[in-house]
Amino acid sequence: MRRKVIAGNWKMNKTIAEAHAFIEQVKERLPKSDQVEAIVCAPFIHLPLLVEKAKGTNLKIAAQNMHEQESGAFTGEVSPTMLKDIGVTHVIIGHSERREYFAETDETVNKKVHAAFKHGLTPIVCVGETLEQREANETKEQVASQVKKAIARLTDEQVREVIIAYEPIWAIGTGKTASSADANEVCQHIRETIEKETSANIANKVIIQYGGSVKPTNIDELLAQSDIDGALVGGASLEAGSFLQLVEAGTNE
Ligand SMILES: O=C(CO)COP(=O)(O)O
Repeated sequence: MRRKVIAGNWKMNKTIAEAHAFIEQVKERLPKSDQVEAIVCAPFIHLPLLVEKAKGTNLKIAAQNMHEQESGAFTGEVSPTMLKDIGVTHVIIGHSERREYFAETDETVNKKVHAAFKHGLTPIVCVGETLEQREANETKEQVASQVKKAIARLTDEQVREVIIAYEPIWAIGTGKTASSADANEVCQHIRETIEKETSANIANKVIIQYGGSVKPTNIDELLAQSDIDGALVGGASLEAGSFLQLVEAGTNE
């Protein structure tokens, strides 16, 4: 059985004091279970503090983005080498907000995914359709195309380690969640797409998360679906209590 992976994406939120208060509350109360993996994806400036405080706990610390090069003249960017150096384990790649506001493309996403593996970081690759695409019945086509391009030229062993986060753009921060059945149908399609690119054996091991207005009140139903192995959570991950409830939900399945 696949483990559950609950990742909180803080986006551009929290001061150092707030990050500190969060980690102090969370680290003592994390469920001790191999069934669930908990990850906090924080702004770059918080990463050293969080990595330090999370030592000896099950909590993993992730970045929300990175550059694909190891170093160089890329003002304002952070490299995979730097993330690895401070003890970060995961990195979100191609979040829809990065695609929309920072012009990330399927090609840059693929380069970053390769760079993540080169440096021993696990990529959490975000895919998802816009409202227009959903209404035009293009969801599966869009998501499959993003997945194929993201994993292009990876080895099967690398594909097995990728975490895919299916986040319908219209459900992010809107309070609208895809129904659990609809979300599962798309996650199943993602798994079938991966199977065609690799094998059933690999596809069955890939963790596929759902993201978009996930809360303690809807997490159980989402995690009960056959192909949803976790969640990438924005708003409801900011508060220690609700983040812990979400992680706890991952131990129930
Ligand atoms: O974008 C998201 C996580 O990456 C989802 O955000 P919300 O949970 O706030 O809808």
